[in-house]
Amino acid sequence: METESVRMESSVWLGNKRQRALLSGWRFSWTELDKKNRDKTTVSVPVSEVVAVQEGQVEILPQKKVKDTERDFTLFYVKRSKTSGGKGPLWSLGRSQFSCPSRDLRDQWVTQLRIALKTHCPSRPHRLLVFINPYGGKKKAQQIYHSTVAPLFELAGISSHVVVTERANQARDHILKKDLIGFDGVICVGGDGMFSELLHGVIGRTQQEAGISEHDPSAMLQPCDLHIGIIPAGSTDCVCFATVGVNDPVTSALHIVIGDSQPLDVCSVHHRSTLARYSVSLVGYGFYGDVLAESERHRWMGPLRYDYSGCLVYLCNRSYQGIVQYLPVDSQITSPRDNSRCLSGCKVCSESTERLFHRSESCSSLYSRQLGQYSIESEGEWVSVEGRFRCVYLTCMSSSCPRSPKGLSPSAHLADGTGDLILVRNTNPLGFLTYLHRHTTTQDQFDLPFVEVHRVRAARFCFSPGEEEDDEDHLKESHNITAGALGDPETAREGDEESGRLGSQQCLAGKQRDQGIKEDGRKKRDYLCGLCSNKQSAASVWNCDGEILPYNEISCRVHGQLVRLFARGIEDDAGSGKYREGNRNCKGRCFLHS
Ligand SMILES: CCCCCCCCCCCCC/C=C/[C@@H](O)[C@H](COP(=O)(O)O)NC(C)=O
Ligand SMILES: Nc1ncnc2c1ncn2[C@@H]1O[C@H](COP(=O)(O)OP(=O)(O)O)[C@@H](O)[C@H]1O
Ligand SMILES: [Ca+2]
Repeated sequence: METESVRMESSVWLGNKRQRALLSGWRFSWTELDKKNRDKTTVSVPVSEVVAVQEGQVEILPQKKVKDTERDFTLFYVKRSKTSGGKGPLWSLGRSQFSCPSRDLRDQWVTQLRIALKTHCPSRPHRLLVFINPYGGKKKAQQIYHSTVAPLFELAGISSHVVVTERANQARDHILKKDLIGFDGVICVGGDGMFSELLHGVIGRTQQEAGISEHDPSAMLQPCDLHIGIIPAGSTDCVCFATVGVNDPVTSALHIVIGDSQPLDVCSVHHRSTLARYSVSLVGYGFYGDVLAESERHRWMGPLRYDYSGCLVYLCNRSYQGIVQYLPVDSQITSPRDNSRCLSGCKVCSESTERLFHRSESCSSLYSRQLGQYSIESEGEWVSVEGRFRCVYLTCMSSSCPRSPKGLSPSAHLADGTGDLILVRNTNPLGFLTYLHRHTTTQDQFDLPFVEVHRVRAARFCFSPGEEEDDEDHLKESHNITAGALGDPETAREGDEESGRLGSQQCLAGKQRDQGIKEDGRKKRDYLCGLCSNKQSAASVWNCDGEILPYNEISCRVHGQLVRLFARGIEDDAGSGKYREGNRNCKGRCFLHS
C-alpha cells in the first residue's frame, strides 16, 4: 500500500521571479506568480525523478556551494531532451536554486523533500560495485566514469567501490566469488562484452546460491535480485541502447541513481549438457558469426572493426547448410510482425510477469515470487526447418543499437519470456544487401521472400546429415579461436590467470599492438582465403553477444525476466511518431511491483 503523499506549499523565489512551490501527490512543482494567467507555466517534477536536495546554492562539477545563504536550497532532478529517429529521450541533470522567505521555511522544504524521497523511493541504490573496462570501445571508460558518472553518484549519496579491470573475466569472477553483502547493484562501464561478464556473474552466483545446475538445459533458473547497471563505453552498446533508448553515460547514470528497474529475458545456450553462455541480444550464426570472428582480428580499429569486417564478410558471400528447430509461441497472441514496439511500461511484458511467475496470494514482492514453469515439453510442438542460410539468429529483445536504431527485431519485447528467431535463407548478394540495409531504414526487413521470423521460447541448431562439422578443435583452428577468446565459463572459473592473460591479448596496446597488426595482416589473408573458398570448412561460428562460441550444435532457451537492469525501457518520445500507432499493445504502467 502506498503511503500518503507528503504535502507542503509556500511561495519561494527562483532568481528574481516569485513562485508558488507545491509538494503534493508525489510531485514537486513550481508556478510563476505575478504573471498574467495566460502565460503561467508550471514546472512539475515527480519525486521519483528528484536526484537530490541540498541546502544553499550548489553546483556540481566540481561539487561546491557557490553561495550559502541560509534561505536557499537547490533541487537536482531528471530533465529530458528530445531525440530523433525513434530513440528515447536524453536525460540530463536539471538544477533549480530556490530562495525562501525565511531559514525556517528553507529547512522545512529540505526536510519535507527528503522525507518524500525516502518514503516514495525506497528502492534506490545506496552502495554500488563498479567495474571499469579501460580497453572497451574508444578506451574512454575511466574518463567517462570519473568525469560524468562519479559526481552524479556522489550527489545522490551513493557510495561506490570501483574496480578497474586488468584482465578479461575479472568482473565476472569477482561477482561469482567475492563477498557482495551491502551492494545494491553491480555496474559496468564498458560495452556489451562487459555487460555479459556481469550477466554471467550475477546469474551464476544466484544459481550457485540456489543450488541449481546451470549445465542442465531443462533447469528452471532462479531470477536474480542484484540489479545490473550499464554505463555505455563500448563499441556497439546494444544492451544499453535497447533498454534505455540512447547510449549516453549521463542518462544511464541517472537511471541508476533513481533506482529504475527493468526485467530482462535471458537466453541460455547449451551444447548437449554443457552451458555454453547466456545471451540477451544476439545468438547468431552465419553472417553475424563471421563478422565477429573477422572483427576480433581488427580489435585495434576500435568500434570501426565491425563495419570493416562487415564489408569483408559481405563480399565473401557465404551461406551455410543446417537444420533449425524451434518451439513457437502462439502467433495469435504475440508476433514479431505486429508492428508494436516494447516501450517503457509495456503491457505485453507486464502481462507476461503474471504468466511467467505464479504469485502466491500473500506475497506482494517480486523477489519472493514463486517460479512459474514454462514447460517446454508440454507447450506445443517443435518445428523443424532445413535449408541453406545466410544467417540464423535469435534475439531476446529488439537489439537496437546506434548502427541499427530499430534493431534486429523491432517488435521484440524486453521481458515477455520469448525471443525472436530470424532465418535468412540463401539469396543473391543484392537481396542480402537489401536485407542488411533495411536494418538502418524504416523499411520492414522481414518483408522479403527469403526471410522468416518466428517468436519462440526455445530453438536449436544442428547440421544436416552428411554436413557435420568436424570436432571442436577444427572449429577453433579454422576460425583461429583461442581458449581465452572463447570465455569458457568453466575453465575461467577455475583457471582465472590463464583466461585473463589470453583475454587481455584482445586489447593489445603500444608495441604489442603494432606486432599484432602485422600478425593480423597475415592471419587476415589466411582467414579470408578460408572464408571465401568452398573447400574450407562448411561451418560458420556462433556469435553470442559478441563472443564466439566453441560449439556449433547448440540449443537455446529463453528464461523470462531472469535479470533486472537499472533502466525502464524506451520512453515514448513525441519525436518518434513512426511507431506510435502500434503502441496500443504496449501501454500502461509496467511491472506490478513498481
Ligand atoms: C549496409 C548496412 C549494414 C547494416 C547492418 C546492420 C546490422 C545491425 C547489427 C546489430 C547487432 C546488434 C547485436 C549486438 C551484438 C553485440 O553484442 C556484439 C558485441 O558488441 P561489443 O563489441 O561488446 O560492443 N556486437 C556485434 C556487432 O556482434
Ligand atoms: N582489463 C581488461 N583487459 C582485457 N580485456 C578486458 C579487460 N576488461 C574487460 N575485458 C574484456 O574485453 C571485452 C570487450 O569489452 P567491452 O567493454 O565490451 O568493449 P567493446 O564494446 O569495445 O567490445 C569484454 O569481453 C571483456 O571481457
Ligand atoms: Ca523477449
